[in-house]
Amino acid sequence: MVTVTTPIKAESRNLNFFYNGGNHALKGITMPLYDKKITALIGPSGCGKSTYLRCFNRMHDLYPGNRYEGQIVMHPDNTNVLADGVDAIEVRMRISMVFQKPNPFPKSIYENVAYGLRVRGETNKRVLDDKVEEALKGAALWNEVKDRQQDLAFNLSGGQQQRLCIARALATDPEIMLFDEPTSALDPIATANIEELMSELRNKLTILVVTHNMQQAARISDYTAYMYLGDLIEYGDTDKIFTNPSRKETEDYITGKFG
Ligand SMILES: Nc1ncnc2c1ncn2[C@@H]1O[C@H](COP(=O)(O)OP(=O)(O)OP(=O)(O)O)[C@@H](O)[C@H]1O
Repeated sequence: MVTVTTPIKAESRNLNFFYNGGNHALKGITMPLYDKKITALIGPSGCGKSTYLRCFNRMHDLYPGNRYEGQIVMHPDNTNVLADGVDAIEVRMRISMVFQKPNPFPKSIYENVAYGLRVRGETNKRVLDDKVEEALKGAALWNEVKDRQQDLAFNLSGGQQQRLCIARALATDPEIMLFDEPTSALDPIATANIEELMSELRNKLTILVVTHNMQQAARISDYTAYMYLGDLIEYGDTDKIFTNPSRKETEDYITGKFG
């Protein structure tokens, strides 16, 4: 019998994180992100889910005094994204992020999507047009906006704005996409659209998603990590975590005994 193993796209190795002033928010987290799979981070408020996610694209660099220890290694090139000398801007092109609240720039739909490409130095209109179209299609928004690309992004609905943010993140061809509670500000229909889109994106990239919604984690993810007070308590196949977790703490959380 041939066993096919899924390659690892990235992994944190003994990752610790300290907020300015010393708050030890992540405690030695070692965890893989499998290639073209969705990994969900769950756990009660304040357990470190967003902190972990934000390490991947060096968001914490934007505030002085924060400190990482350990590594986040991307494969196959073995780049430690936290290493000195690694350009955080380039990391954010490879590992892009979608936030909880849709946060389009005060620009046109077109310019929102073209933004990262322009930062990269792309000036050729033909290339920009093609890439914008491809990203809008990838975010399942093209049909709704193809005739109004010069409209202000703020004129879109909340769900459309979130798909625009996904298109903006897709435009630079990232290898990993981080989603921080991407549907918590959306209605159920927009939520279903984003979940479907995430399932489709899995065909081309690796996803790490923070969610408070355990049904959502169970619906969309392949792997689930349960965190508590900065520790990784349990990590495994989503089916196993939700039906037969190994740790009592995980079971208590997913059955709603606390949190
Ligand atoms: N900017 C900050 N400065 C100092 N401490 C912070 C900062 N942001 C978060 N923390 C602390 O780090 C810990 C982890 O917070 P984090 O936001 O990562 O948790 P979370 O699991 O994502 O929570 P939530 O589900 O509420 O978003 C908490 O103790 C929190 O108070």
